[in-house]
Amino acid sequence: MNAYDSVRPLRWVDSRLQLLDQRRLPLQAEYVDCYSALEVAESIKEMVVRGAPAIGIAAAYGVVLAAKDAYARAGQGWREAIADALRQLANARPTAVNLHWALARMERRMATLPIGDDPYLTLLDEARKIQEEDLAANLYMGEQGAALMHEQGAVLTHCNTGSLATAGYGTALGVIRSAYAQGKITEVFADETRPWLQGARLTAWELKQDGIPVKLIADAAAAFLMKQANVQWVVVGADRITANGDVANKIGTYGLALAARAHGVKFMVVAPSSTIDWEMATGADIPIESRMGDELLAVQGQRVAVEGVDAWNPVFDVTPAEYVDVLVTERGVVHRPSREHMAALR
Ligand SMILES: CSC[C@@H](O)[C@@H](O)C(=O)COP(=O)(O)O
Repeated sequence: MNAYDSVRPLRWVDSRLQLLDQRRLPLQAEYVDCYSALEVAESIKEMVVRGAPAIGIAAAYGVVLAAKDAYARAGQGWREAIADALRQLANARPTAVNLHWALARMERRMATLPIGDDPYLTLLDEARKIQEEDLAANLYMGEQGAALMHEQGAVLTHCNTGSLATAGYGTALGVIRSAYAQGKITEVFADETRPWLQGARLTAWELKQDGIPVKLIADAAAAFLMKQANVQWVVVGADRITANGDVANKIGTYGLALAARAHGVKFMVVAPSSTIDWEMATGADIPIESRMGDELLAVQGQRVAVEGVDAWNPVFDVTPAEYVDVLVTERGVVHRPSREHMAALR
């Protein structure tokens, strides 16, 4: 079995979507069943499934469930009957554009269906394609990103961009997997990624499963690490990249980019083209999700700040394109992205 076969965040089994419950990892590996689009939307909101590409894939299967239900209820009128479910999926989380990309692709497929046809098998086929193409893109980006690493050294990554966040293998973590297999990486440092701890709970778990040595650091240690250690690259994923190359990703990414530039460490963003929002000119317009303050005020359900203290909890930030040394996509690699350079990826 290949390493990237070992973890699957989503699987379609007997007319339902099963999601590996990422809220419980790494202590428990349990799948949650989704029988309806509403259950998929809730699972995205509650972060049972997370990571931009995985959210998109989940939404695509959500459309399959919605169409099945709409056809059972309304027959030929299923296109109208599905509208509410599509809205619920679209509103599940605001920042990752992959969600909207996947819904738009499913709607385009819906439009090709003759009136009156049962949409189920056609839409299931499209959702499966989205999932398969994402895995293929990751494997390819892994090779492309690894090829950019010319010197042996350590890498630092943020959040979780691995199999759990995608159809498999991962984006930034895919590059790390490929580069490690080629002997280019001496050490992987993973930010714990407060407050949800994607790094501590998910990235460390994935790398451990692959036998790739990983050292966890507090987010606050990143700049000092860059000063002290032989870190060659910071490698991260993205939730939305605008037409000028600005990058929204997990909160803390912007600070990493600033620190990397100050210390001569190169900054790589790895994302499939489904993460690029060509309609949005710059990162200033990206909707940034704010989550409940409780995520900060408590750790694993245990309150750490005194009652009455409030919190500000934006869960993404935007890194201006000028701090990105290289963007790796399945459509190609862009150095120092700008509106002009990005056009090569369209
Ligand atoms: C390949 S995943 C890329 C991004 O989605 C990832 O870095 C990230 O920020 C995920 O945020 P999350 O809030 O866990 O969904």
